[in-house]
Amino acid sequence: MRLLVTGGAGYVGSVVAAQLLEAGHEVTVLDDLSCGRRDSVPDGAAYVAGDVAAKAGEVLAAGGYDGVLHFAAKSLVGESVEDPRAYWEANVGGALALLAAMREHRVPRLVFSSTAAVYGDPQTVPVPEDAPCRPANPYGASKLAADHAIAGYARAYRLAAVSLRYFNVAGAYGRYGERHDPETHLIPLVLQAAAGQRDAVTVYGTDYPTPDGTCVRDYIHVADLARAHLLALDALGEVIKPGTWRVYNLGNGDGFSVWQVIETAERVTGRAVPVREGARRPGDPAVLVASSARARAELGWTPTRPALADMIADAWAFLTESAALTRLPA
Ligand SMILES: NC(=O)c1ccc[n+]([C@@H]2O[C@H](COP(=O)([O-])OP(=O)(O)OC[C@H]3O[C@@H](n4cnc5c(N)ncnc54)[C@H](O)[C@@H]3O)[C@@H](O)[C@H]2O)c1
Ligand SMILES: O=c1ccn([C@@H]2O[C@H](COP(=O)(O)OP(=O)(O)O[C@H]3O[C@H](CO)[C@H](O)[C@H](O)[C@H]3O)[C@@H](O)[C@H]2O)c(=O)[nH]1
Repeated sequence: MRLLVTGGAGYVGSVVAAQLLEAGHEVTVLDDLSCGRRDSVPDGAAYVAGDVAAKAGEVLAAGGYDGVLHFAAKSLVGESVEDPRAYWEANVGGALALLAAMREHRVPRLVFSSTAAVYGDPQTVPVPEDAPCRPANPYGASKLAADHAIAGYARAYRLAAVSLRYFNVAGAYGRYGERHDPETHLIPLVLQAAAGQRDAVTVYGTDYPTPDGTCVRDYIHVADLARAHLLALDALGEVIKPGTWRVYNLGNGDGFSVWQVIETAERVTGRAVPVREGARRPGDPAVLVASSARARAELGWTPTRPALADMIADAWAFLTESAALTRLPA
């Protein structure tokens, strides 16, 4: 298929773009490099620099596109509380501009990066797709708004679309991994502390109603997550008919606490992780664990690297093999 990947210079988008190329698809990446890197765009993909809202129409006007995978977004929860305008503009404005361009140029398939953040603090875990959506911050709210827009466009304009709601993405895929600046995600921060690249990692809250008092999350390997995109793409137009929008939660169904992540990282790296205990981070649910039964049943998706230690080992290999290698203290 001929595919547009927005945000393909970022963490998840670059891994998906790499897997799409390996599967024989033709890939164009559209990315403004606001938080991605040019050298994360896989060789073999065409690259267009620019903002989705401004450039998607121009790219799709070339014609012949079979689908779009839309990763480009702003995705820092705290920042979204401080500056909601940027989140509504980028995440909803970007999605609306993309949908309009897809409609105009008759692109029939869309895979959208949604998020567990649309559920807010869930009443039941594991969280199924029909759980109530009560986002606790503008990031989750903007993603949910985009989901609704996609649903309406699919129904009215015969688009086949899926929203994949990722839980906590981790690990790396060969030369593609997490290189955010600033970094806010737990596993890369823990590994940077293990590597001596930061003095310590702060545990955000030790008084949650969980077995060890720290937040519990469902970590999913980025390579497994990426494969779900390829399976969803195959299903679009066939199993998921034009005029249909379908949601899939993606996680492993197992929860790990912040302390468990730190202990596993110490075991995997053989290094101590300096830790500071801090206050709760506003907006963090105590427990977020996915039910991915629907993705397994309907897409035939099975995670191949569900073990937390494997995800951390792959992220550690990525960190130590990247440019930081030369500066890694013994
Ligand atoms: N990483 C996670 O744990 C996680 C969890 C749930 C959902 N998601 C969603 O998955 C998607 C990818 O996440 P990620 O972690 O790879 O993020 P990322 O920041 O690494 O990648 C996003 C990419 O999009 C680009 N971009 C942002 N705004 C753009 C715009 N307006 N026009 C063009 N390019 C733009 C950035 O430069 C970057 O390369 C996002 O939509 C995010 O909301 C991520
Ligand atoms: O320095 C840190 C960073 C994180 N944490 C804790 O570690 C857990 C994981 O935090 P991350 O920032 O790695 O991930 P989130 O759970 O906040 O966010 C992820 O899950 C969200 C769903 O709520 C969204 O999908 C979001 O895009 C995605 O990154 C949380 O309990 C957080 O409080 C710490 O203790 N210290």
